[in-house]
Amino acid sequence: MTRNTYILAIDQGTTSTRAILFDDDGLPVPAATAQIEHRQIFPHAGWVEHDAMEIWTNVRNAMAHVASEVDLEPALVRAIGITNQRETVVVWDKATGKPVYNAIVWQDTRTSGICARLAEGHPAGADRFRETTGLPLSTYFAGPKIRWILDHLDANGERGTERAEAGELLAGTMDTWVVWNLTGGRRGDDDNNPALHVTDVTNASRTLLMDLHTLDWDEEICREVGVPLAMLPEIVPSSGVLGHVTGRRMFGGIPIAGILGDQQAALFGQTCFEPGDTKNTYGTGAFLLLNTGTTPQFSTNGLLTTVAYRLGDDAPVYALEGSVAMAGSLVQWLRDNLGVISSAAETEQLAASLDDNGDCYLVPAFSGLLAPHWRPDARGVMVGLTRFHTKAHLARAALEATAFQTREMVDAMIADAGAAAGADTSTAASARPLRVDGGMVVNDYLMQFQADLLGVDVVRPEVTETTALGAAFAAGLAVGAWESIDTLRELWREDHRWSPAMSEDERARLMARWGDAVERTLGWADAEG
Ligand SMILES: Nc1ncnc2c1ncn2[C@@H]1O[C@H](COP(=O)(O)OP(=O)(O)O)[C@@H](O)[C@H]1O
Ligand SMILES: O=P(O)(O)OC[C@H](O)CO
Repeated sequence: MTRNTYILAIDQGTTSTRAILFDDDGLPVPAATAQIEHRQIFPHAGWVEHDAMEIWTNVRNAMAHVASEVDLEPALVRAIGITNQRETVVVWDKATGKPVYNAIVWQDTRTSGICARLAEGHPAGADRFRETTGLPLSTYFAGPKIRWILDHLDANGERGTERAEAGELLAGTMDTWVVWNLTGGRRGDDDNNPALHVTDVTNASRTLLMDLHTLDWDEEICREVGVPLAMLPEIVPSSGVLGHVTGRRMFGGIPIAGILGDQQAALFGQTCFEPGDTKNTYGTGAFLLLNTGTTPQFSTNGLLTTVAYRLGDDAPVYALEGSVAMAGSLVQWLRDNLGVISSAAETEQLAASLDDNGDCYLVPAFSGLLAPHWRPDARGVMVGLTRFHTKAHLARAALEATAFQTREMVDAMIADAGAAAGADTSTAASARPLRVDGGMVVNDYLMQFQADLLGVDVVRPEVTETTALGAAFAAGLAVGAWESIDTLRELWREDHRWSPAMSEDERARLMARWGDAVERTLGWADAEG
């Protein structure tokens, strides 16, 4: 790479928006980082919304902060890469650029009725879309959320469906929203200089609307879900110049050259380029992704099939994914809702102060269970409590819950690999080291317990902002800042490794107890969640 050039990554996450400048060694430039939180809006139990205008303001402010912190010629920034919380959708008016409703967040379960109706009367039930989209029918995904917004507008006499069909309303995940605004936004109705309405293939693969094989919207499914094609963005590769930032100041004219959903970006940032390479991200939720190569593999054990990345016109690379809704958010809940800890970091010392878990398990099925169970009717439980237990047991159970859920997903991957004769994933998921990232990987207790429970090494890289790094890598590759994925592989460096030190018997005993605890969550809420 030419020395002293940079790639800017924008990471639009569930709780905050980050802008990070990376240098040609793939290292974050000190001080050239900004992180701005946005409001979490909870209008009803189970509903989670974001203000898309607030998020766009935060994107601009985060970029401005980076620009003001470093004394560099804007021309030295060769490209911008975007990564984002996936499945969260926004619908906006093309003429005014104003959202017609708050963004509905991936954790939101309000579409349970829509999903139940779509499953009704079909023998494959909630699994009927899996063959085409790789996904089970779940409130998690974007398509039904778009339909909900249109229904809401229709019910208010605001002609949602009609305006969507006429192309007056646009829909998109947060990548689409950010790119549309970076490329002109409200001037989207100017035919000479239209704003870009695009999404990358990894984000599109989370909508329940995209055919995994053709990498295009599936017209029949869109019709069934009730999402007019006219409001959907064009699907583009994850790496490739798709447009330029408009305006003369602050990154104006810089190419936008990469987009990846945040979990796929983390896989890319961890340089998991070979079939069998696996990473787990421990943030608000936990997301385990296994690179399965250029042929999509379909899970019979509760995992999702998703696009991992597509570089230009190359064949797409697919992944199997296990998604868990509550990981770090459970630690936040201990801190913010129960007040038993004052900081997330406190959990480490509390957990390590105990000889064992006191046979206590906390299953955070707060809005049902995602992978591998897909049970919207589950609700959280803590089992095994006696007068002996203290908040240390609570903290330990909260941390261990993330490791147990991860082990369930790894087991599902091993079972899938066993089912797919000849697939190279069995040894991969079971024996290769697990690359980890996300806010929880600073917790030594959790990482050691994870290695113990999996029986494999758990490895943390030097750059733990792997999500942003993945977006920077995708953008940098497109503009020739890095030559190939082999160059990227050389930039990945190990920081810390935890090796298993638990007996197989103890591992099996703990997993059996966890399985019993999970059973106790099922069926608590009604079937529609
Ligand atoms: N020392 C720690 N121990 C356990 N959990 C932690 C620790 N530090 C942060 N966390 C958790 O990590 C999460 C933040 O991780 P991050 O990757 O920034 O999340 P996201 O990108 O999903 O917003 C929070 O939910 C927080 O509770
Ligand atoms: O923004 P994060 O890191 O919480 O990730 C959210 C996921 O993309 C949801 O699928």
